[in-house]
This record gives sequence, structure tokens and C-alpha cells, in this order.
Amino acid sequence: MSEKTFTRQEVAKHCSLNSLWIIYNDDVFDVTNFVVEHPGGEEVLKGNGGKDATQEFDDVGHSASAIAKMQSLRIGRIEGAKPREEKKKEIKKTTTTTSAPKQQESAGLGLLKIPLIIIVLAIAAYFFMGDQQ
Ligand code: HEM
Repeated sequence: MSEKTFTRQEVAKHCSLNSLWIIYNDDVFDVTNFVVEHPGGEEVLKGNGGKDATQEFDDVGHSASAIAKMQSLRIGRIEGAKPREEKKKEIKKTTTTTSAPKQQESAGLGLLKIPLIIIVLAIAAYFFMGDQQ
């Protein structure tokens, strides 16, 4: 979906009550018909007509519903601006580090240890007993 883009100069032309646009975070909003219903009054919108009102809008601490309302007034974006909604998709590459196959401990030797120890002990015992006779 190609969105309409405007230059800041173009937006600047829409600064009267006949056509009132404002910029917020590089989005362009047509607030012409909203001026009369703006709870914050007509003047502040007129004062920011054709301008970037990002700072001013944020300074007021507008509510979530104000931001939602704003979206319905969006008409486009500033040319060359970064794409919106960079929903930082945390592409969590579930790097289940295909853990290197556990080096199978020389299981053979491990098992062999027990009889080996027994044999060694048996031999030692044999000689020990022999000595005692
Ligand atoms: C499309 C743009 C705008 C929308 C949709 C909008 C919407 C609203 C809404 C719904 C409120 C009522 C309080 C709230 O819900 O936060 C409000 C209050 C207000 N707005 Fe906006 N507004 C916009 C732009 C601006 C701009 C550019 C300014 C510039 C300073 C501004 C200044 C104010 C002020 C001063 C209030 C009154 C805050 C108060 O009395 O507590 N608004 N606005």
C-alpha cells in the first residue's frame, strides 16, 4: 500500500482554517474539520498549522484516545521519512544452539573401569595375603 507523501514545504501551505495540516512524527494529519471539536481548542491547532507539532503534541501528554483519534486524521507521510511502525520485530532467532553433539564420553572405558579396579584390587589382595603366610 503506497502511502501519500508530502514535503514539509507542501504541508506548510496548509496553515489556515480552510486547510489545516500538522505533522506528528513524520506523519501528516489533516485537522481542518477537527479544529472545532479539539478539546484543547482551536487556537493551538491553528498555531501549529502547517508545522511539525510533534513536540507540542507530546508536551500536552495527550491520552491514548487522542492518539487513536489522530490516526483517523492521517493523510500521509513526510517524503523520505523512515518507515512507520517499525514494530521492532524481535526476530528471536530461536538459536537453539544446536549444541554440538555431546562428545560421547568414551563410555566403553568408563564401564571398563569397574572390572579393572576389581582385578587390580584382587591382584593386590592376592599378593598381600601371600606375603602374610
Ligand atoms: C491530530 C492532532 C490532535 C488530536 C487528535 C488531539 C486530540 C486531543 C484530545 C482528544 C484532547 C483531550 C485530552 C486527551 O484526550 O488527551 C486534547 C487536548 C489538548 N490538546 Fe490536542 N490533539 C491534537 C493536536 C494537538 C496539538 C498539535 C496541540 C498543540 C499544543 C494540542 C494541544 C492540546 C491541549 C493544550 C489540550 C488540552 C489539555 C488539557 O486541557 O488537559 N493538541 N487534544
